[in-house]
Formats: sequence, C-alpha cells, structure tokens
Amino acid sequence: MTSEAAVREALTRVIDPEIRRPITELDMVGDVTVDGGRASVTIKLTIVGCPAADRIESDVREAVASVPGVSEALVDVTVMTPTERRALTERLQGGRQRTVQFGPDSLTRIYAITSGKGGVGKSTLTANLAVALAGRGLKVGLVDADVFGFSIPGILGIPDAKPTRVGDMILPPIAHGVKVISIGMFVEGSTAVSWRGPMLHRTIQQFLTDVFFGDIDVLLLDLPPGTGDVAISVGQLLPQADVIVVTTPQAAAAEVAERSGLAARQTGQKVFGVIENMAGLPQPDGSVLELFGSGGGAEVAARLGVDVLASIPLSMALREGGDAGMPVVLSHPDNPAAAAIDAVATLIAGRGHGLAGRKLGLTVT
Ligand SMILES: Nc1ncnc2c1ncn2[C@@H]1O[C@H](COP(=O)(O)OP(=O)(O)OP(=O)(O)O)[C@@H](O)[C@H]1O
Repeated sequence: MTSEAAVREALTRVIDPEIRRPITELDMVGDVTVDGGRASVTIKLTIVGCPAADRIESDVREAVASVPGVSEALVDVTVMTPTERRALTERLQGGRQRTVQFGPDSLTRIYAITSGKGGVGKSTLTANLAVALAGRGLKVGLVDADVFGFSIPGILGIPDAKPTRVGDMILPPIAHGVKVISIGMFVEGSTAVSWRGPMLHRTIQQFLTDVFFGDIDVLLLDLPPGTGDVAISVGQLLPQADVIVVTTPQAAAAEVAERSGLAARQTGQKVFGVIENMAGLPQPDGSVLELFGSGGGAEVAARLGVDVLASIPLSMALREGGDAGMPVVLSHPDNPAAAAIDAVATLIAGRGHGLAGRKLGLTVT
C-alpha cells in the first residue's frame, strides 16, 4: 500500500530552483492524499506567476509518479496566502530584521573585486571566477555592484533575467550555478543609471539585505572601477570583505590600481591579492605579444605588500565567452586564461569558511 508518508518523502527531493531548498522545507506542500494508485498533491507556490512554476509542477509530478504503487499523479497548483508567504520569508531571513545578511558572524567568505581603471577585465574575471567556484560545488553569490557599468548579466548569459519578489525578499536569478544580482535587472532597456551617493548606498544595502542568497560559501562583488561611492559603501557594509585588485600589466595602470587597494584598507578591508589581466598573448611562433607591456601586476602587488594571484593572458576565447554569455571556464577550460582563473578559484576554495583569522569579539573573564 502506498502511503501519504511515502509521497511526502518523495517530495523532499523536489528542490525549488530559485530558493534552492526542498519544497517540503519551504512549506510548499499542502494536502497529500492517496487513493489506491492515485496520489493527489497540492503545491503552494510562493507567488502568483512564479517563474519556476512549470518546473516545480513537473518535478513534483515526476517525484510522485516515482513512488512505488502510484499509477496516477495529480498535482494541484495553488499559491500561498499572504500569511504563509510572510512566515516563509521570515523563516528564510532567519529572523533578521532587514539588516545586511553578511554580519561579523557570517561564514560566507566575501571578495570585493576592484580596479583602478575601467575596462581592465574586472567584470569578466569576476564572472568567470564565480562560475569556476560554483563548478567546484561551492555555493556562490555574485553582486554586480558596478551600478553604472553593469555587465555581469550579459557575461553570464542572462541579459534579460529578472529577480522574483516574494514579499520583501528578492530571489536572485541563477546563472551557471551562481546566484546573481545586478542593478541591470531593475532598470528598463538601455536606461542610464545616474545616481548620487545616497541612492547608490541604498541600492548596495538593499542587495545585501533583501536578496536571498541563503547560506552561500562565497560572495563576490564586482565593484565599479576607482574609489567612489560604491566602494566606500561596500567598505562600510562589509568591512570583513577581502579585496582583490585587478590591473593590466601596464606600468601606468599600477599607480591607480594601488589606490583602489589603499582605499579599501582605509575601511578596514584586507587586500587579498592582485590579478594581472591582459598579460602577454602567446604567438604561433612561440613569442609572446605584450600588448599592454609587462610587470604591472607585480608592481601593484609589491606596493600593496600582497601576492599576484594570477596573470591572465589576453585571450580571444575569454572575450568571446563574455560576449556570448558562456564563460570561458566552462566552454574552454583548457584555454590558458581559463586555467589561470581556475587557479585563483582553487586558491579561494582552499581557504575554507570565513571566520578564520577574524576577531570574534570574545573576551576572557
Ligand atoms: N584577458 C582578456 N583577453 C581579451 N579580452 C579581455 C580579457 N579580459 C577582458 N577582456 C575584454 O575586455 C573588455 C572589458 O572587460 P570588462 O568589461 O570585464 O572590464 P571591466 O574592468 O569590468 O570594465 P568596467 O569596470 O569599466 O565595466 C571586454 O570586452 C572583455 O571581454
């Protein structure tokens, strides 16, 4: 005899694709009845028009049909009441009252990726690094904090993705296993974002407060170039973040890149290292074309007293992957640029969780 318990047990394997938890843990399963070989299940979606509705319904149908003895699976799809929805968002937010979710006791490792100048490949590297980390099984979030020059959604192949809102909670779209949020998801078409400091601060704060990242292992932030409002806000909101400075090999770029690292230190953040991008391009004859010179990465690292984490060569595949929305670390993992980014992912993955080396504010009495 098939039992209701067996059907409920099968439903623990159905994962909400946006929240990434079993639907049974999200109180999305309503009545379950079994009558002979016919099993009926009521599913309560979080919101009307939930973009994941079809996927959830078909996953539920499949899970129920897989229970031994079930010959017919009936799925009734409804929507949570406002009270149920509020209870769910409160539970997911862990009782947190609209505060930044990565507090001092958070286990999430946070890396803010910065640069002195624009166009040095910071967003491209950040997106690829996030995907490479997710490929290692880590739970990864990515905040595109480059509010004026947001490009992460395009690089990750989700240029038109919109987050789902459940009450005051924002569910970030997922691309190649990475939870992604970007100002580009909130503006229409080619609207230019021209905000002053307080508005930028509120946006970053809202991303860190209302976007449901869950218990992620790593959070990457793609900062705008330079030492402006957003970098200062991130420094204030996430003082525990480690900063990675991206620079080109050009000697002239070193000084401005160094300034980004120094500005981060002023807010208490630690500079984790430097990534040199757009380094020498190997030629068919074995020579190396140093389009942007050489030595910039080492120069910035020496000035900041940190290591060069990687030197990423110029790469057609990396650029094409960014244009096509298919990160090179996935499409051409053997490409030298992909391999160099992957090495940084290995380094970060090996650092483990975020409390190591951090003051926990404990006092011995
Ligand atoms: N190693 C590389 N080889 C070839 N092209 C690259 C490389 N790194 C980045 N690019 C290309 O350079 C351009 C600028 O990159 P990207 O947008 O990532 O820079 P950015 O530093 O984030 O710029 P901004 O901060 O101004 O938005 C893109 O077209 C990208 O594909």
